Amino acid sequence: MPLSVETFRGETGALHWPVCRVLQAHRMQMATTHMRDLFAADPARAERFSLQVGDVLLDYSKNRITDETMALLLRLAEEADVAGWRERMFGGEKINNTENRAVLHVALRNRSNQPAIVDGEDVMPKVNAVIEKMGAFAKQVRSGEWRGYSGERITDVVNIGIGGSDLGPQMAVQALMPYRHPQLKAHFISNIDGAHVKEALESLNPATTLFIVASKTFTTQETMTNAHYARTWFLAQAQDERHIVGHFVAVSTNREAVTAFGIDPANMFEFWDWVGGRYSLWSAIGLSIVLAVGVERFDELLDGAHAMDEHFRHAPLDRNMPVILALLGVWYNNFFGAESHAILPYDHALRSLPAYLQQADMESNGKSVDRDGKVVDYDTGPIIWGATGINGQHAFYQLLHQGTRLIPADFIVSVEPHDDLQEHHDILIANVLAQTEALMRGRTREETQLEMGSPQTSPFVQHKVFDGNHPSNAILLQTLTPHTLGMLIALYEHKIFVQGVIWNLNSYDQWGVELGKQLASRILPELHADAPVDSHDASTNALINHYRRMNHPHTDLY
Ligand SMILES: O=P(O)(O)OC[C@H]1O[C@](O)(CO)[C@@H](O)[C@@H]1O
Repeated sequence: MPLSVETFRGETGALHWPVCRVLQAHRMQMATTHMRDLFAADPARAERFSLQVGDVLLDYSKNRITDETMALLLRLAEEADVAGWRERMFGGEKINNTENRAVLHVALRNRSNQPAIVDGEDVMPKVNAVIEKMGAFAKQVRSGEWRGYSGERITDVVNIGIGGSDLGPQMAVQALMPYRHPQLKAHFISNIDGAHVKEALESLNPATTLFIVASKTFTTQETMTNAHYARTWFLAQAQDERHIVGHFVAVSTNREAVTAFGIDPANMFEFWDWVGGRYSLWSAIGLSIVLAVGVERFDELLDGAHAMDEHFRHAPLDRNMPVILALLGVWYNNFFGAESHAILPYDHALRSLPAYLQQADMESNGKSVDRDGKVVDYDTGPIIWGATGINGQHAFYQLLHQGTRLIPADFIVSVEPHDDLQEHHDILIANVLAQTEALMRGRTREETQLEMGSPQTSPFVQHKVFDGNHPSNAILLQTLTPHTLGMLIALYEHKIFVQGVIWNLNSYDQWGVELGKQLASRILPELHADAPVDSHDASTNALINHYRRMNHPHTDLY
C-alpha cells in the first residue's frame, strides 16, 4: 500500500513556533474533513474566504481550512513577527544579513514618494532619476528619433541577461503584449547554449538592433559571453567601434565593468545592491519593458505593485492577501508534507509566470540554513512548477486529480480578455472553473457508479473515482493590464517574504548557485587541456574525458 498524501510527517520536520503544536493537532482533526462537506455545511464559505484588493480577487475557500485553521495560522504569523519583519523591510533595515544589504525593491515602486532610507540616505531621488532617464531614452527609441549608425530607426531590442535580469522583463513584456509598440520587437537572449544567440540574431539587422546588456554584477559568464558575441556580430557589419554607443546600452550596478565593455556610461541605467536580481524588474532591469510598452505603462506597472505594497503593509493580517497565501502555503508545506506548488495561469500572456515565480520563490526560500546559520529541521520552500493551465489539463492534470501527491495550486485568470474571441474565452473560463471544482469536490464511488450505470462490482469504477479535497486558490484579475500585473507580481513577492519570515530564512541571498559556478570555472579549461583529466571524482573525470574524446574525435588526445 503506497503512503497516502494524508500521511502526516510527524514531529520531526515540524516548525518550532509555539502554535505549531496546536496546528499539528488541528491538522490531525482536519485529516478526515472533506472540503465538499465544509461547503455543504456553510453556504457563506466562499464569501468568507475571499478577498478583493483593487482589481484582484482571491478566492481561497477551496482550501482545507476552517475558521479555526485560519485563526491558528494567523497566530503563527504573529508569533513569527511577520508585521515586525515587514516594517524592517520597508524601513530599509539590512535584513539580507549574509550580504549586509537592505531589501528595498518596494522603494522602486514607491509611488507615494515618501522617503525610503538606506544607510541614512533617502534613495527616492535616485530611483526617480533613473525612471526618468529610462523614460527619456525609451521615448527617443520608440519615436524613431534614436537612430542606428546607418541612420535607420531601431526596430529590434535585444535584452541579454539571465535569471532575474531576463525572466522578469521577458515575462512582463510577454504579459503586456497588447500594449507593445507596433514597430519595436523585443527579444531575449539568456542561454549560453550558442543556439540561443544564433537563433535570436539570425533574422536581425545590426543597423536597426539595440542591445541591452542587463546584468546586476556585469560579471555573469553567460551574459557577458553572449554580450561579447553580440558585439562581434554587430561590428562585423558596423565595422567601426564608435558605432557601439548607439547600439549597446547597459543595466547594471557595476559602472567600471560597463565602461570596460565599451558602453558609454551615459547609456548605463543604474540600480543598487539593495535590489535583488529576482526582485529587479521594477528597476532599470525593466528597460526592455519600458521600450516595449512605454514609460506610462511602466508607471502603471509600478502603481499596481505599489497598491499591493500598501495593502500588504497596512491591511490587518487576517485580511492581507500575501499573508493569507503565504500561510496557506505553509499549512500544506509543513503540516501536510506537500512538496510542490503549482502555478497555473489561464491566460496565454502569463505563460512565463511559472518560470518567473520559480526563480522568485525557489531562489529565495530554497534553503536549509536559517538566517542565524543553523541547519533547519523543517521543510522550507516548495518546488514551484506549472504551465498555462489549459495546456496542463491535457498533460499533467491527471496526476493533480488522481495521483498520490498533494499539490496545492494557484489558478490565475483574467476575467476580460484583450481579444474579441468570446467563444475561446468562455471555453477557457468554463475549464478553469471546472478544474477547481473537480479538484475540490472530486467524484465519489456512488456518484461514479450512478453516472456509469455500472454494477457495484465493476472493477472499472474505482478508476473513475476522484477523491477530491485537493486545495487550490483562484486569483482573478479584472483584465491583465500593467496595473494588475504589477499587483500580481508584488502579491507573490510578499507571499515569499512572509514564508521566509515564518521559516526564519534570509530570502534575499542565493549562495546555492555559487558552487556550480565555481566548479564550472575549474572544468572549463580542462575541456581543452593537453592531458586527460583526473582531478575530480571518477564519474566527473570520465564524463569530461568522454566529452573531450567525442568533441575532438580527430585528435589523438589519448
Ligand atoms: O544580473 P546578474 O548579476 O547577471 O545575475 C543574474 C542572476 O544570477 C543569479 O545571481 C544566480 O546565479 C541570480 O540571482 C541573478 O538574477
